[in-house]
Amino acid sequence: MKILSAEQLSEADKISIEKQGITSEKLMERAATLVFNEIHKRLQGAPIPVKIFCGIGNNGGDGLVVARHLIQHGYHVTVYVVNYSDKRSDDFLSNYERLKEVTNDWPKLIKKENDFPDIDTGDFLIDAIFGIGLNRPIEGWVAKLVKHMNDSQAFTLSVDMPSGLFSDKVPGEKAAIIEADYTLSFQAPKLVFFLPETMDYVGDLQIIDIGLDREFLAGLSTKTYLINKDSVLPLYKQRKKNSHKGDYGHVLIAGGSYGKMGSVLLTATAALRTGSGLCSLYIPKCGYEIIQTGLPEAMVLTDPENDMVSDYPEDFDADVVCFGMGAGTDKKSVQALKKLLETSDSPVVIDADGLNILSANMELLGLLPENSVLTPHPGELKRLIGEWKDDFHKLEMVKAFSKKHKVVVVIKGAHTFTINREEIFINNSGNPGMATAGSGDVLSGVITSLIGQSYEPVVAAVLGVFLHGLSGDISSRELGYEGVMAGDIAANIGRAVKDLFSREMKDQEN
Ligand SMILES: NC(=O)C1=CN([C@@H]2O[C@H](COP(=O)(O)OP(=O)(O)OC[C@H]3O[C@@H](n4cnc5c(N)ncnc54)[C@H](OP(=O)(O)O)[C@@H]3O)[C@@H](O)[C@H]2O)[C@@H](O)CC1
Ligand SMILES: Nc1ncnc2c1ncn2[C@@H]1O[C@H](COP(=O)(O)OP(=O)(O)O)[C@@H](O)[C@H]1O
Ligand SMILES: [K+]
Repeated sequence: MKILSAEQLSEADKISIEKQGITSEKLMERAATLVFNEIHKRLQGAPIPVKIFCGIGNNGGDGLVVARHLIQHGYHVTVYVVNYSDKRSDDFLSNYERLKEVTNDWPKLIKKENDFPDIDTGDFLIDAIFGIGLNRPIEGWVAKLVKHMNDSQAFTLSVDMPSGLFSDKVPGEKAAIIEADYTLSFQAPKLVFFLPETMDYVGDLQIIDIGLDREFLAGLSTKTYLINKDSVLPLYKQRKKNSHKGDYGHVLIAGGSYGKMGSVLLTATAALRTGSGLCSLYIPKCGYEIIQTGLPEAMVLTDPENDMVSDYPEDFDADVVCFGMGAGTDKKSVQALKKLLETSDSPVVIDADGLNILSANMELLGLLPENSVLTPHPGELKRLIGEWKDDFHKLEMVKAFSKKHKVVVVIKGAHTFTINREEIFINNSGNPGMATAGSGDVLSGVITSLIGQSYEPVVAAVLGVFLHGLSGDISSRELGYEGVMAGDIAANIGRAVKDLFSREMKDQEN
């Protein structure tokens, strides 16, 4: 799903009005009626006080349309106009007039702090103060109103955007922003909904298709995508009946150290659960029995060292190598990674201490085979590329890094971002139950396995991150967020594949 900028959405808005031969008021009516429908579906006529805060632009106009429909359906509605300026938009004004059709209660004007209404925790608030038209931080009494609404703890639904959030930049510190419980956003998700610094303002997110012109939307170019089920379905490669284990890749997982053998065990388990034909591990001697007992399906090669990897078996013929989990950063392990990079000419996957080794030995970056996949969490990323000013700056830095070194970077987090040169793929599966030791090791195994099964590295990263999140979702449905362990995520990868691609698999059986 494309992520669009405010300019692209405003343009789509104009073009749709022209092509569909409708007025902008009609488009507002359509969009805001869909918002009303969603609210009505949830409230089911409940007699709770609904307080709608409308700005004076088109976001406020949406709020007025929602208000009209709610009043018509018998809800207890109070409309407040947040009168931050006198430049009311035309569609705001016509919907202001139309409120007269359904009520004698004229909206209450808020022009200063004294006009703020009392808000009870049990009220239902609708935030239609600012949408994509916000072009500077909210200040003065309007900022105090935002705080007043947030302090109330009342359930707050934002129309299009939580007021105070910009669609294309991070707000300054202490900016006034509505902390929404739910955001109903029009047509396309906005980048800020997924960034660590701003995602908390959005609450649960629902994108509403308001019927903007499909052809125009399809032609809009963007390099930023939200990855959901529909995006990954076409990526799947079906298994052929006439195939054998040699067709599904031989992966080599190198890493582990004394006390940290579980990490490679998790990675290898995940690789096998993702469908690798063969899985070998290259580990220090101390891990031999652990792995042979813990994962009889895997083959094991040991390093000359007992406690850490110090070397790399250059003659070993694997389709893809993953290096780093539990490896430590000893000088000897630096040599191991160096040798791996010097001898590999196909993409490798580097995680955890592999990344820390790269950060401390930047000259090794030049040895990375083209399209290798790096999977840092934010701490590892900071060591690799340095500090960033804000999340937008971080994305620019990672794009530059990806271009310079010709690699794919997977920034792990609540929404994992996969960056391939200029392109950004934002993952939308997964849950907080995955914030548990070793879940990153599982992800590396999934991505490595997919590369071994001939998926392009960037496709392996995008699909792998989605499958990993889906497996986390399956695990937490069964075990609860607190109960999920990384081993469960590894164990459920097969179920995630099945869940996603069951239709494709059925077609194959018929
Ligand atoms: N695109 C679509 O597909 C559709 C869009 N629709 C809806 O339209 C919404 C966008 O409406 P919009 O353009 O009128 O802007 P909106 O957010 O209401 O702001 C109003 C004005 O506020 C002003 N202003 C800005 N910052 C300020 C500040 N800090 N403090 C004070 N004032 C400030 C600024 O004017 P300025 O003062 O800068 O001249 C701005 O123009 C969109 O989010 C969606 O809800 C749907 O109805 C139909 C389909
Ligand atoms: N709140 C969350 N929502 C979704 N996914 C999460 C969340 N927290 C963590 N994850 C996922 O779990 C994994 C954690 O990886 P990492 O930090 O490397 O852990 P470890 O080093 O213990 O393996 C990442 O893939 C990340 O995207
Ligand atoms: K809003």
